[in-house]
Amino acid sequence: MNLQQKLLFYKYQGTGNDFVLIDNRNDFFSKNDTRLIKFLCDRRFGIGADGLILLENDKVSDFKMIYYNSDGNQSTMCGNGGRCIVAFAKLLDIIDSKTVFSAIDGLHHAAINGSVVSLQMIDVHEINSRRKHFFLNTGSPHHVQIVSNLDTLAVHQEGAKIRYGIYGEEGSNINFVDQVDSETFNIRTYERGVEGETLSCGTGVTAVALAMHKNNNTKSDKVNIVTRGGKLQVTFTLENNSYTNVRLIGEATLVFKGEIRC
Ligand SMILES: N[C@@H](CCC[C@H](N)C(=O)O)C(=O)O
Repeated sequence: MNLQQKLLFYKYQGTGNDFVLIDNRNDFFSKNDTRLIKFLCDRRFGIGADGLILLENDKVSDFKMIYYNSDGNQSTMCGNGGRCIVAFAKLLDIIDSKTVFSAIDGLHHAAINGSVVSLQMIDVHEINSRRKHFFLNTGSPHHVQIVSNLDTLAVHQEGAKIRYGIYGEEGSNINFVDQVDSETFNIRTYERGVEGETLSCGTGVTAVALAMHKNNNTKSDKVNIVTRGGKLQVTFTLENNSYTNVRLIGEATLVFKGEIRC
């Protein structure tokens, strides 16, 4: 892209996890321009977002999702971003109420009804239980830790300590969880690549629901998760020690669209 070109963007949010979405079906966007992506996500000098998502043509599905964290680097799957891109594809008339699209972790089936998007996540075959935490991959890597002081916890500080202390260069997202009732949990998440707390993280919400089920904190296959930015539900089937048919369900909405000079 040339300098000082106008770029059309759409800003979406899913439970307060916010994204810049760009229709890149004609392949104009400079995908390796880390500086540009970081600038667009900057809350003071740019549009402001936790991440940036490109919607592209795909040979085997309705469209392709390419996800970048706000640090400008391409990353692994984003669950809230996945729900937002389904709403975006509907706005662009690429899909109607059902879709299958490609992302870095494979094909995702999804359905949209009004502003509610139900997104199928990858199957989870392994949840590692450690003395004080769980680790699993729900499309992105997640550390899940039960705490009793969720409201007052210094999530940024504690999350960074664990992210760099345990997981080194590659890192992980860090979720802190507190049980509310037999099927409801409050969570707060430190996101890798944003390097701070976000209001919600969809792959993190999914990880918490599955880890809490695996640990017998809940017996329900419909788990409610309350994030700082709103409520999500995770449903799943447990077969042969694997979690399949995992769905992340909640609202995804357009906040505004605009043009930015960059
Ligand atoms: N916000 C996301 C997770 C995005 C990826 C994550 N920051 C990482 O790099 O692992 C979500 O909703 O899942």
